[in-house]
Amino acid sequence: MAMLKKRKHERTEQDCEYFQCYSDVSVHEEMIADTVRTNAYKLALLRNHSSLQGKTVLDVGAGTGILSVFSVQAGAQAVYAVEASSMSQLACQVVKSNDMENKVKVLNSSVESAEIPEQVDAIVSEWMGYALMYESMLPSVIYARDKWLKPGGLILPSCADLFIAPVNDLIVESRLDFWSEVKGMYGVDMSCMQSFARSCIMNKEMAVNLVSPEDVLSFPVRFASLDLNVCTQEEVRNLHGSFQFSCFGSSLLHGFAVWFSVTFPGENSVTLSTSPYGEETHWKQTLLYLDEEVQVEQDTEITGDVTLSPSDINPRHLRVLLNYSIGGGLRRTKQFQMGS
Ligand SMILES: C[S@@+](CC[C@H](N)C(=O)[O-])C[C@H]1O[C@@H](n2cnc3c(N)ncnc32)[C@H](O)[C@@H]1O
Repeated sequence: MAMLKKRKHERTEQDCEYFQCYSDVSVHEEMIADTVRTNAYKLALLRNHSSLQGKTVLDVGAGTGILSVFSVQAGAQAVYAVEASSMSQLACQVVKSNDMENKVKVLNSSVESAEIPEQVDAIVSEWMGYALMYESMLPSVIYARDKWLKPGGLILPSCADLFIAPVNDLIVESRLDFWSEVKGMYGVDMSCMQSFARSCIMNKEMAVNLVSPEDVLSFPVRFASLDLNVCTQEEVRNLHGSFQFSCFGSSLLHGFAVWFSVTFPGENSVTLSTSPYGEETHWKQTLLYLDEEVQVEQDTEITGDVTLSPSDINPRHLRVLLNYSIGGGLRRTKQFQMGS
């Protein structure tokens, strides 16, 4: 018997689980409370006022509808706010509370299944996850761009960059040191716990933590860039780049921090950065730990490459493959998962 063909935009179990997360208030609270993130979108939309005046906008993944409201404030005459989770009901209320029902149409649908009444002049979307690609929402934005954006239309943000740098992690260092300090606290030597603690802390999934500028051991390297006007689904499913660092000085190297920035179009363009050198955002930085810390000195060379792709088990989750060599030593490989 012939297999039934899977309908084109059928939701997978993983999609349902993903949209379920966005049906809760916590994640929206965290995003709206992130003033660096939310103000960057507001400013970017307002600075594009002359391009948006009287135009149509598609808000891909509207959530509570805040970017749709900003779009109207920036001059848009019609906004299609597409949201797949049940948060769309709250977006309707937000739109109503701001007297914008005549301009913002909320559609409770995935953007892949949405019937937008017309081609749009601009797309706005906040699709970025940890290390940029966690959640894998960008393919949906690309789908929407290819289907609904007029030729030459505006996409906000319009470019994304990924960065990597070697780091010393003071939190890891003090958690490892802790086991040598127990003797002074209780008269019991527990320093043998240190190597177990190391494997628990450093061997597991990627960590999301704040890195201080002083913990960065070399100039960062931009290892991948995306032009959102033209990038393809295939390209974003396999982001790859190489790096070469020369260390600033003597320190313990615990691993690498990865972060991103996105830049909006227009004159006086706005950049939303999640760098350790910038203001803190809810994305923090993503840490890829080595199996164990390594002593580096001034000018120690670190070379390698990094690949980000969706996890095989759950494409919403992230897999990172890291190859590196320290001080001209053996080339090592480590694979990380975020999610599954
Ligand atoms: C990171 S949140 C951003 C929410 C809102 N735009 C904001 O800036 O506060 C992404 C939102 O996109 C929605 N979403 C993700 N993929 C989608 C898709 N393919 N179609 C429609 N909505 C989607 C999620 O449910 C979530 O509410």
